[in-house]
Amino acid sequence: ICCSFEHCKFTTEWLLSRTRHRPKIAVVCGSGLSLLAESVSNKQVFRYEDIPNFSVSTVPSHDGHLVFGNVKDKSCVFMQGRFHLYEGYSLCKVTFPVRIFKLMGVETIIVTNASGGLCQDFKVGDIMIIKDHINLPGFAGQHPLCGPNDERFGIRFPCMSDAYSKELRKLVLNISAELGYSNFVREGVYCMVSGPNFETIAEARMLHILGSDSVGMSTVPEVTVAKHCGLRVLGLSLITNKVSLDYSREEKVNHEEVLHISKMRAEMLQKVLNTFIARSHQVEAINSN
Ligand SMILES: O=P(O)(O)O[C@H]1O[C@H](CO)[C@@H](O)[C@H]1O
Ligand SMILES: Nc1nc2[nH]cnc2c(=O)[nH]1
Repeated sequence: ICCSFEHCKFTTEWLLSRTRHRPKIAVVCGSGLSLLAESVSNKQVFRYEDIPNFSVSTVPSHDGHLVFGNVKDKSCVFMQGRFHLYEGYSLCKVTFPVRIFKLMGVETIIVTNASGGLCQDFKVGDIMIIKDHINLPGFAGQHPLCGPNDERFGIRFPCMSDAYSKELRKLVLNISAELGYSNFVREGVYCMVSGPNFETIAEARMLHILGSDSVGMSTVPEVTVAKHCGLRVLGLSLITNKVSLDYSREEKVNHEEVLHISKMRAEMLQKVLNTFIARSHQVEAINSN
């Protein structure tokens, strides 16, 4: 096993012996969203290639930095860049950092991503609060919890019907309203596909019929492992493109367009996140319930 409890413990201790930060909140920055980690104070950066047992980022705009720092007075850890199945990593490698966060004492994980909008009401640049997901690779056996279950992380058959905390979603909705962002903030179901190609029109139509509001190539394995080990989860998806459901439409999505939109909207997402983190006392109250 490449990501055993002992591997996780080793990496956790390696990091904790090199930083004084003891974060309670972890943030995974999606495509084009590295900015989310830029405004922290008391910053300490580790390159993924220097961290034992970590993988390296191979996707443009996924910087490959683990950033510790304070948002207001709250210590946080940010992944500037995540690992994807299509990069050739096993799902155990993809989700390895989540378990490190758990062992470090993190209680809440915020996963962000760029995704394509399937819901016809969504506009490019909207933020979708993820209320649920469809684990399409999981249906085909590509699941991060396949294999022997280590009870030190969690139970064999975890419940996923409440993977995305209702209370945290409500808090973000309230914050968005206060910031005047209600018009761009939605809730919806995220569907993970393995990628790396974007969807055919027939595939997009199928995902839409199945109840997906947006589609991307990440997040679900991280959330599944986070829920398995008892972390609170908030998922925020930036709609970077409209997915074509119609053969008469000419738009063709590409990664540069995805990055362009996510970089454009990263500041807005950062405001929401920073306000959310600053109110993490409310989050902690929720965690202890
Ligand atoms: O999910 P994140 O990492 O934000 O990235 C999304 O953007 C990339 C495609 O442009 C894919 O990796 C997709 O999953
Ligand atoms: N699969 C998929 N991933 C994305 N990431 C950003 N946009 C998209 C999209 O349209 N489809």
